[in-house]
Amino acid sequence: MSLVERQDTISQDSAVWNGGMGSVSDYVALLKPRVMSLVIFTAFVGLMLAPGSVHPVLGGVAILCIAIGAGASGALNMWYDADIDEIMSRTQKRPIPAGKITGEEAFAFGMTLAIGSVVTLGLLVNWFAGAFLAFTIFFYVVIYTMWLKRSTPQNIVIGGAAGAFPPMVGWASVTGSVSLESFVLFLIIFMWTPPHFWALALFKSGDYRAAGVPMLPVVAGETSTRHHILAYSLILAPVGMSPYFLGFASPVYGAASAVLGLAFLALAANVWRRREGDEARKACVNLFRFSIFYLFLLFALLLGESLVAGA
Ligand code: HEM
Ligand SMILES: CC(C)=CCC/C(C)=C/CC/C(C)=C/COP(=O)(O)OP(=O)(O)O
Repeated sequence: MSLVERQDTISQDSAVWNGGMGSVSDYVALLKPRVMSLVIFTAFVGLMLAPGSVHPVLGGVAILCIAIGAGASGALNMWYDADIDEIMSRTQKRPIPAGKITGEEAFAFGMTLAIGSVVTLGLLVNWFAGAFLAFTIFFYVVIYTMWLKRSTPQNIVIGGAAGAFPPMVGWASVTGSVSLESFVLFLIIFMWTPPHFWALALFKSGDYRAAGVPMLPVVAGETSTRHHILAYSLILAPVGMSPYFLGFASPVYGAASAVLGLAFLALAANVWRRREGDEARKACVNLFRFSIFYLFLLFALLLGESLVAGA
């Protein structure tokens, strides 16, 4: 059975016993709100750090459009991935495999929000930012979800760029352009994504194996994945400090990002050391949780400094 036929079957089965539209909370779940909250925060920081100013109402509109665009890409990801989400324990309860929303409904919802957010950002803010948002959605849905995710263990390294673009979109909403500073924000998230994800994938590799998704631990093995996590963390620590090295963050940021980078590295080294049983699992969970805290704090520090400088 082809992928499309398989997704249609899942949708039709679901629609039969569900008997209609999902609830509001099912549609909200399609937006991947928890993951996207940090994405939206990084976009907000990009917008706040950009030179010049934008009317607060337009700034709000830009963030709303980026948030809706991010949610739309989550819904389209769930539409396309319904067949593998049904197999993996972490994703089985999502609205489509749980039979709350059909694949067709999710697709229509995602496309409507994607087009609406891009056109609104283009018309009300600027078309460079609108096109950048469209490209980011395209990158996550088509390049990552439809192509790389099922074809290469480097899927999240290349595909991770999609999650790193939002601060550049926020920045572009103010300036209508890109710059070295906005690229540095991109680079931080780009280097952060592999250890963020592989820490989780290490102890969820059974799920990915069952679903036939070639994530690194499944294809290259756990030892190689641990090496990759350590290598990316070693690069991430100085990249996280680069706003200070490049002169657009203060020594306070420099010191704080150094401490955070070292802590990240220590947790990655712990994942590398502890390879068996519950200790290994705990080391992965600790790194995964800290990765989220790390990115939030780094961007919060940059935001704090820009607010203090602007006061
Ligand atoms: C290709 C890139 C990425 C992959 C493959 C990935 C994968 C994952 C996975 C599988 C989870 C597990 C939990 C869940 O399903 O909610 C997760 C959680 C999370 N991710 Fe990522 N992620 C990526 C990029 C990002 C980016 C760019 C951000 C934010 C800037 C982010 C923020 C988060 C947050 C906040 C959580 C915790 C959600 C919760 O508490 O439920 N992720 N990520
Ligand atoms: C503005 C805009 C369009 C932002 C998009 C940001 C973006 C690409 C975030 C990626 C976050 C994420 C949950 C990836 C996991 O995909 P997955 O399919 O491997 O994870 P899953 O198995 O949990 O579905």
